[in-house]
Amino acid sequence: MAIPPQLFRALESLKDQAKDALWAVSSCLCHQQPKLKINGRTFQILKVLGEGGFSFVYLAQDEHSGRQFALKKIRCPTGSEGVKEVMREVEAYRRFKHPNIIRILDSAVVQDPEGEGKIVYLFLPLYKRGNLQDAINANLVNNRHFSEQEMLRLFRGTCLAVRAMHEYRPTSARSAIRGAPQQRSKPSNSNADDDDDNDARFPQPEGDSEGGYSYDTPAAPLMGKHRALDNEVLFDDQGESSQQPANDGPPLDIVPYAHRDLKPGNIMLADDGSTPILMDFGSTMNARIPVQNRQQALLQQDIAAEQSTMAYRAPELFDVKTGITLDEKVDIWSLGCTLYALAYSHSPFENTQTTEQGGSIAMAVLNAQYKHPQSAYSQGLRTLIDSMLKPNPKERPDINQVIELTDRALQTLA
Ligand SMILES: Nc1ncnc2c1ncn2[C@@H]1O[C@H](COP(=O)(O)OP(=O)(O)OP(=O)(O)O)[C@@H](O)[C@H]1O
Repeated sequence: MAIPPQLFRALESLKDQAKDALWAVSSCLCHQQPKLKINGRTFQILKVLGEGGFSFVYLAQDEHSGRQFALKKIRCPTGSEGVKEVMREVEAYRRFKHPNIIRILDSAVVQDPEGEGKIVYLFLPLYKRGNLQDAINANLVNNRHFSEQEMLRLFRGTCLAVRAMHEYRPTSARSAIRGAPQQRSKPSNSNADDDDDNDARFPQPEGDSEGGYSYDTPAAPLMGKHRALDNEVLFDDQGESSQQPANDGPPLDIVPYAHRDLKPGNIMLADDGSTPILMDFGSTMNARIPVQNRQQALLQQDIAAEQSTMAYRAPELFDVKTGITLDEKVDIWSLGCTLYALAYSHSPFENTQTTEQGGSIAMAVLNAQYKHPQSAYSQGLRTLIDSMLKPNPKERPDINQVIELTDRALQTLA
């Protein structure tokens, strides 16, 4: 009997997680710091920072420079689409350049020494303060909560990151190299701009050299291709950028992307304690997906079930209808759930009466069944949350409108 690919992937992932956990535990028991060597450079693995569905994230230190990173290790079993999928994630990390979006420092693909598959390593800047879910958990433990202003500022920064994705403009040089399909769409409110947004239309975030390290791994052809596509900079021995990125050419029409897994756990907190940084681009895709028949609808449903966290997933992804076009409004729903979670410590569709009585999260989502607990938060905040949690995507505001509403809510607090 053939094993369905999803089940196969889940089993392989469980096996890999067990291997990684054993590696980490045995290293701790032996009081040894495990080391990782990639093309002549050695990294000490200091501790596990987190664990995702298909990956482990470690705190790693370059022995040579002492520099610390978050190192995401993703195992890709042989015969799976894994490496291609992960490289799509890497491309997404590189595509969006924005002060509220994590940048990837480098990536490497190596042969798995313990198996026949490959391992992809992503080198990411280290965020010592963790993510917004960690902040929510800490609030719960310490019996405190975000002030409304603090929460709305974090939310606004997250929205700016989402806008950079929803209004992503490839540049002519980049898309000519990539041969990227041009999905034409009109910018919604393309003149709406702030001086603090630095969005994808003018992608030059401060100090962004995509600086880091260069590794020639056994998978050099894959990386080489990736680097050429991205006009990647070259790095000198100190790990500093030795060359400016080439000019990408003038921006083209907007190609909207959707993150598809927005939630507090995917928003890191920068060291200043107030700048949100959007991460985890594993589920990012072109936002506009026409669904023409039942087969396509089921495929979209499966993709969403695998990649988008249930309690933050838009209703149209639970029961995908034919004859519709999925779009970036799925992210607006998740933003509504995220803001609710910042206010009340959980998604609106966890801990509801329905789920507590054994009903499914799916039912609660499909019926948009949630309540605002008693709180000192303003009516403006409640209205903002409610505007995003409309079951009909067309009734939800777009990202520019969400930013406007957030600004208005912030002004009333000033
Ligand atoms: N740059 C970073 N700095 C510090 N910690 C990080 C960083 N990146 C990830 N982590 C930690 O590792 C955890 C898992 O990371 P990530 O969400 O990227 O993995 P994933 O496999 O994509 O997860 P998921 O299954 O939720 O999609 C995060 O929740 C966070 O705690």
